[in-house]
Amino acid sequence: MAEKKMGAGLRGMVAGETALCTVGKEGTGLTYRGYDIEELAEKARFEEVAYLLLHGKLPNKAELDDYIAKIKKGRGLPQALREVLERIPADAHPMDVMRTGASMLGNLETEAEDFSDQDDAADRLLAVFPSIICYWYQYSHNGKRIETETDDESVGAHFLHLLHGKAPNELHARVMNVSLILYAEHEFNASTFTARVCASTLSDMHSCITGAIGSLRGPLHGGANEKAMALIETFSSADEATQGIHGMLERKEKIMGFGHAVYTERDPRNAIIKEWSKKLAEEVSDTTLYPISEAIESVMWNEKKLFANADFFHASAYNFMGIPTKLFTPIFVMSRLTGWAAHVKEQRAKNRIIRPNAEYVGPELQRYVPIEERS
Ligand SMILES: CC(=O)SCCNC(=O)CCNC(=O)[C@H](O)C(C)(C)COP(=O)(O)OP(=O)(O)OC[C@H]1O[C@@H](n2cnc3c(N)ncnc32)[C@H](O)[C@@H]1OP(=O)(O)O
Ligand SMILES: O=C([O-])CC(=O)C(=O)O
Repeated sequence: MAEKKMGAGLRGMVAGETALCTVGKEGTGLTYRGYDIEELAEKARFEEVAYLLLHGKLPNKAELDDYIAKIKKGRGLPQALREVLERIPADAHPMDVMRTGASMLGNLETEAEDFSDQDDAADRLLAVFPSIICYWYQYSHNGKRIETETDDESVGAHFLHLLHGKAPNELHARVMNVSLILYAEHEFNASTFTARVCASTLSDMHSCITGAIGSLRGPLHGGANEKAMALIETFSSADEATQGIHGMLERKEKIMGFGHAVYTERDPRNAIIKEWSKKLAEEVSDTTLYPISEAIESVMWNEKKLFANADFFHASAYNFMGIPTKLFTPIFVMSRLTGWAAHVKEQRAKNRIIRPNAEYVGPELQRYVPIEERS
């Protein structure tokens, strides 16, 4: 087992309690409220998982039907939000669009100060994120003002429908469902911790989510799926990728989509999304992206014992479904919103402001020198 460097980055330290998720425990190591990720990805709908995270138990049939109906109802965009989205340029980063969308919604539909509507705030964000990103994308890239209310039963199908202008086939809807389940929750990762720190000041849901989006945007976290795609696309064959990755490792460059802050041997989400990426590769008769991805994976394991994390095979999977690379991380937001909001609720339920200490490494006490006397 690879050794983890403890200390810096709070690695290995327990920073609070959660009943939402385990990462790196026995078995596959990833459970949501005690349910194994492999079983959820195989059998559940993302909306059930969202309900499980946010409400503490799997819904029965009537509860799930009501929940889906509520999500379907929440897909519309207020006019003021449309206007804001229309003013964001086409070359903006879509994660910035998500951040602005969440924040603007907080101005228009501000959460009550006593948090009595926190579930409604979370469900509304879950319903509206695909609409926010697709409305902006279609307007800024294709000059189209799209209608964001569809009748699709799932968040994933709704997103693909708005993006491509038609309902997805069964395979694509299924892969989106699995993908959203895999990305939904992951304990005290950087973006979730951001949300919890914000929640601990008794701030509102939209502020917590807006901050979390900012943390997820970075390439060391959610942004890695886009960077992994950019890397895969620089190669035209598996042999070229093998050589190229050897060269990058020699130059001590970081390979995005590999490694993890907690897992030491494997990320259980990788095998699942990899299998779906393979099915999609077969559907589009791919002979490059998938073999290149596999070649990179084997060099990384053979040379560095570094494994692909959740992000790596998401890159090819999304690409095969015709999703533009820059929209990859916003999909992560559509899913992780459920984990973030569940953590916000959990933090609020047993709150103490999160405020650690720092070890001071600066100068000793100094005398203030008037500006005229400074060299
Ligand atoms: C859904 C997610 O957010 S999953 C994470 C997505 N992020 C990425 O894929 C970005 C690439 N990966 C990384 O940067 C890191 O592996 C992180 C940020 C995920 C974890 O960081 P850490 O916990 O600090 O990594 P860790 O302590 O295991 O690193 C050990 C060594 O492996 C190296 N290493 C880790 N990941 C990689 C990588 N992807 N490529 C090359 N080398 C790597 C580190 O540089 C470090 O080497 P050093 O000791 O010589 O400095
Ligand atoms: O747990 C982490 O540090 C990053 C991660 O995999 C996630 O947030 O899904």
